[in-house]
Amino acid sequence: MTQDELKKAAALAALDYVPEGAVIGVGTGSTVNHFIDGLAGIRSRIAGAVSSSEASSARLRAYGIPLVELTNVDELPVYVDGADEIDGGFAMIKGGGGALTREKIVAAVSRRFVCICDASKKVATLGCFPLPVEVIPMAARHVSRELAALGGKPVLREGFTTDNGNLILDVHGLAITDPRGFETRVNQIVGVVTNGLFAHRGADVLLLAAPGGVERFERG
Ligand SMILES: O=C(CO)[C@H](O)[C@H](O)COP(=O)(O)O
Repeated sequence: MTQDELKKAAALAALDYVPEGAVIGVGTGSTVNHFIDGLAGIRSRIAGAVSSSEASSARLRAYGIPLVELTNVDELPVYVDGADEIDGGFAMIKGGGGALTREKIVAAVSRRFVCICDASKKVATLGCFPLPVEVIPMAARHVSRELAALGGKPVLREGFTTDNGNLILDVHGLAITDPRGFETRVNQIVGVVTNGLFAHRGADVLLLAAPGGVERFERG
């Protein structure tokens, strides 16, 4: 199976977690695109979706799935999204697609985070995938220096602006042994909007697709 076929298998398994009549949270990325394609087949069963990016909104809209503003919702029963890496404690690095801030906001109001991944995303220690950090443009040099002082090698994502009008620094060379602590530390740098560590609000369910099938893991 190709990596994309594995992503699709994980994504379709997440349809089991979509409650009847609910508004659900929808993430961003190539794995989530498969989920949205699957959701289209059951769209009459849901009330709508809160989207985490302009790209996902466009795909949902194309299928006629009603988009709901997060400002009109207090809580979502479930949020389905991919990850760039996930560790054994259900902490993740996200933001490869640059949607980390809206993803973190939608995840924060969701009761259950269902993470959909192919098996290559499962790691022992987070950080092989460069950690995305969204920054206010005027703070980019300052934040870069601070991240370098923490031991990382920040690289500006050239030619990329987030849906919020900000920049992304991708931080290479990290081995994140304390994901919660590092998430907090990076958030304390002035000028950082969000970082791509989802440790304080990690996944609740992991659907991990390997050639032998989709394994389901639940946080205890
Ligand atoms: O965090 C994300 C986007 O900001 C994605 O979930 C993450 O990058 C995984 O993407 P893909 O499903 O394309 O592998």
